[in-house]
Amino acid sequence: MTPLSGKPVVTAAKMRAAEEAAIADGTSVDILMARAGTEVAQTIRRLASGSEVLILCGPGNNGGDGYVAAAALRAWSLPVRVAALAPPATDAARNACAGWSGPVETLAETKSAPILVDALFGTGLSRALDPAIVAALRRLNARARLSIAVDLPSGVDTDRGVALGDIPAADVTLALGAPKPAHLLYPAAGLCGAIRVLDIGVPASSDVMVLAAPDLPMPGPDSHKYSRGMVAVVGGDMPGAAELSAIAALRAGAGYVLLLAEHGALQPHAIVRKAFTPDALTDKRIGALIIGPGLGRGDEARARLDQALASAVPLVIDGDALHLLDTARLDVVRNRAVPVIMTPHAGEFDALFGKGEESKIDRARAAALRSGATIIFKGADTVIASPQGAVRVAQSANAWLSTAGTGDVLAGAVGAFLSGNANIAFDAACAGVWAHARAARRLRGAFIADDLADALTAVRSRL
Ligand SMILES: NC(=O)C1=CN([C@@H]2O[C@H](COP(=O)(O)OP(=O)(O)OC[C@H]3O[C@@H](n4cnc5c(N)ncnc54)[C@H](O)[C@@H]3O)[C@@H](O)[C@H]2O)[C@H](O)CC1
Ligand SMILES: [K+]
Repeated sequence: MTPLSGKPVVTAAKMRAAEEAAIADGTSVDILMARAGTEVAQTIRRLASGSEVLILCGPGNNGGDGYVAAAALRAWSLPVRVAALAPPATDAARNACAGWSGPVETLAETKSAPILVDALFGTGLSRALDPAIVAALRRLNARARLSIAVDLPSGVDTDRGVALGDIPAADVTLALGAPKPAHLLYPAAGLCGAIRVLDIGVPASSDVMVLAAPDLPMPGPDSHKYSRGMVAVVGGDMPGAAELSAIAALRAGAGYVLLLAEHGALQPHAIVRKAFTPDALTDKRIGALIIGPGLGRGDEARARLDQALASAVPLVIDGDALHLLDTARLDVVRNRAVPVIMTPHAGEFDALFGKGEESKIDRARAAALRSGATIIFKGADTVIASPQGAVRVAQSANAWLSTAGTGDVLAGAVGAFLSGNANIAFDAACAGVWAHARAARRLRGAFIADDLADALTAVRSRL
């Protein structure tokens, strides 16, 4: 279980709106800043265990939090120094600075300390950092034993999750009130280190949330193989990929898996194998059909995709099938009466929906709206978006997932959950991503996709 899971993901504008609502309710900015700074100081105290702390304060309210934290640490008789980039420029930051009774050094001249606290910029960053600031940050960061960012590492774009400059990575980032997109989306997420969310008493809500553990039904005495969910996998040119999806669907708990392929392995025996015929797709017991892994991109693949699209079965469209989705087929997807889940990685996503400068969250949401399908936009920061506008962002699972076949396994897991409950394709997509990530975490390093599929058994038994 991760501390971020289930929390709302809040943009800079949403966070400001939440802050303004709190202010309208009678809590002043100064009170909010006092809470934020005190929470930050308490965390620093625990992490620093008596070592000297250097707090870098910027001109805005992020810097204000830094002054409050410095004053609190000093009041607790802990060694702390402050270096400022510029004088405080907001009323709240000025008040906070007035509460700091020690000297204020300059960023350019300050000496390093074992604990570095970056309170230069938070959600108010509006442009790339000056190279001199980046150089100073890098120098102090390199000499610190531990570097802690207040709200965000200075220089990351809150909403898009990109770094505006070659800024150093923090070891710990203290997200104030709620995680922001930059805490989850790469490359910014890779600059945050470990993330802790500090409660500052500002309730924030969002239709974007950090992916949390699904609540899945367990088989009961009435369960049988079809009630558990029947998954069909359409095979094609590369039998191994469809096999992996089929095994993953079984391991994720589907009751019956039918592999519609002409060639392939004989094991596991639990998979039912038949040659593909369009007739096979009319079996009303099929709860989900997976098409794409190893399908190929030729005429036969196209024909199979068109038959799948024309069927009345909920679909998981992955791999090669995503490459075959042209405008006309996307129209068919949009007009289907039964759900479609698509699982593009970045290259496939760009080819389907175009490149864009917006955040991965916004792009996934727009693609789901446009296509009428649930989108699993894969990566270290997988984003799941429903056509109704709900979004979940998965935390990075395990970089060893970057190996052949892991996408086929994801498609299989998603298919299993979709076959169990096709009414809520979004939930099935979320459960599949969660289970896949858990399996990867269990395996730690240098695993292969077959191991990942097998590991779903242990993961599913705990969900
Ligand atoms: N949201 C809340 O409930 C609370 C947030 N707190 C903290 O406040 C910051 C956000 O504060 P804000 O003043 O809006 O922005 P910043 O401090 O991040 O920076 C704004 C400041 O910096 C200037 N600026 C922006 N970009 C650059 C740049 N590249 N180079 C130089 N200067 C730049 C800009 O003009 C402003 O002057 C949030 O992250 C929290 O830490 C509250 O303290 C508590 C409640
Ligand atoms: K910061």
